[in-house]
Amino acid sequence: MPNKHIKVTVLGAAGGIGQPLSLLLKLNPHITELALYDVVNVPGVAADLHHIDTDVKISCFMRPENKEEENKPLQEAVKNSNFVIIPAGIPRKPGMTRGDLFNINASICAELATFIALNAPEATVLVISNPVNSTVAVFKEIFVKHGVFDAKKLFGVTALDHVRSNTFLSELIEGTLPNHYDIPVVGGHSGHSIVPLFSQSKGDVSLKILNDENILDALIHRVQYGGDEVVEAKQGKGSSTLSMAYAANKFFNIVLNGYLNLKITELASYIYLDNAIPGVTELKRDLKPLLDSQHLEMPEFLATPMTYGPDGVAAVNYSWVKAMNGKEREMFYIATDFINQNVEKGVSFVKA
Ligand SMILES: NC(=O)C1=CN([C@@H]2O[C@H](COP(=O)(O)OP(=O)(O)OC[C@H]3O[C@@H](n4cnc5c(N)ncnc54)[C@H](O)[C@@H]3O)[C@@H](O)[C@H]2O)C=CC1
Ligand SMILES: O=C([O-])CC(=O)C(=O)O
Repeated sequence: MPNKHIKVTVLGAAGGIGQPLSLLLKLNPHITELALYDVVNVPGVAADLHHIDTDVKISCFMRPENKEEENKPLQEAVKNSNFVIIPAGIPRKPGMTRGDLFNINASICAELATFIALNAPEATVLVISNPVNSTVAVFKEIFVKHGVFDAKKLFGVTALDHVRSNTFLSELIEGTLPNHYDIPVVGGHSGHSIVPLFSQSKGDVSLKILNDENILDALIHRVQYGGDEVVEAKQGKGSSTLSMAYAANKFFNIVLNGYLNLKITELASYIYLDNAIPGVTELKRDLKPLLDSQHLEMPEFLATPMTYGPDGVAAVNYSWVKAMNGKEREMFYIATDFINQNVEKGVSFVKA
């Protein structure tokens, strides 16, 4: 077992995702310190987790009433963090889109990004707060402003789309379980920007599904709008929290295993397509003729499968671009248009 000191900070730790995610992190043998920050209710969550007899040390930080002291807890929470995971912000209610969360959540993200830039500029940052397609752009712009942006270390967490794809597909194919599949999902994280590549599964997907347009369309729609299924079932009491905590923990463990040089696993996440990242130039090279044919701009950010290492992203996998079938390419064009608009919203928010 590596004995590196690993500090993980959760911002929004008292929320619907923050609590179960913090529980999963408290069980992680590689973590030394788990810092929990929220603007409300976090002492109770921290006291509760503290009683669990695992070696992870819990520390707790809450924004005080006193304006003069307001910044200190957040500074302390993020200081010296190796990883900061952010499920802070409001969730959807029935009838809302993720875009409707933008104004409130972009302000929260901009504030948190500023504190990270000033107090933990080297940290690897995992953004859960919606709308991910835009909030990650907010983080990037704030980091650039502070001169600390490293594209290899900023991730929008889109793992829930992959988790849902595996689950929903297995339900359609008798005798298979979700862990038989490893569906790559590219694009972004909302509605039509989510592009599950069922034709590129690591576990064989029955041709019966891939060739039956009605079944395949229904499956794709279920993945793209899986979030709505939970929002409606919760009847105004929030969105996915438990499955999201699971997905964030799955993604975090893959990033952590890369960071600790323990194991290389591929999983998609939403990143800024910086040419300095291995595989990005090739990804853009292969995307360009496709996008040009549709008069679409190259997206600045994209969820794409990649591997992770000690410095964050190790390499982007671009083989999926040429392997997309006609239907997947059509979906990708629609996704690109959405993503470009969503990114623009995040960038203009910070610039304004
Ligand atoms: N990336 C993804 O796949 C998913 C993203 N989400 C998003 O995650 C976010 C959180 O969702 P839930 O946990 O269900 O919401 P929630 O409302 O239960 O929890 C959010 C927490 O953030 C805290 N918070 C608010 N302002 C803050 C600030 N300035 N600093 C620190 N903490 C702050 C709140 O006090 C609350 O405890 C939402 O934006 C939701 O849409 C949800 C599911 C999936
Ligand atoms: O649907 C929502 O608002 C929350 C979310 O991102 C998801 O469950 O995929």
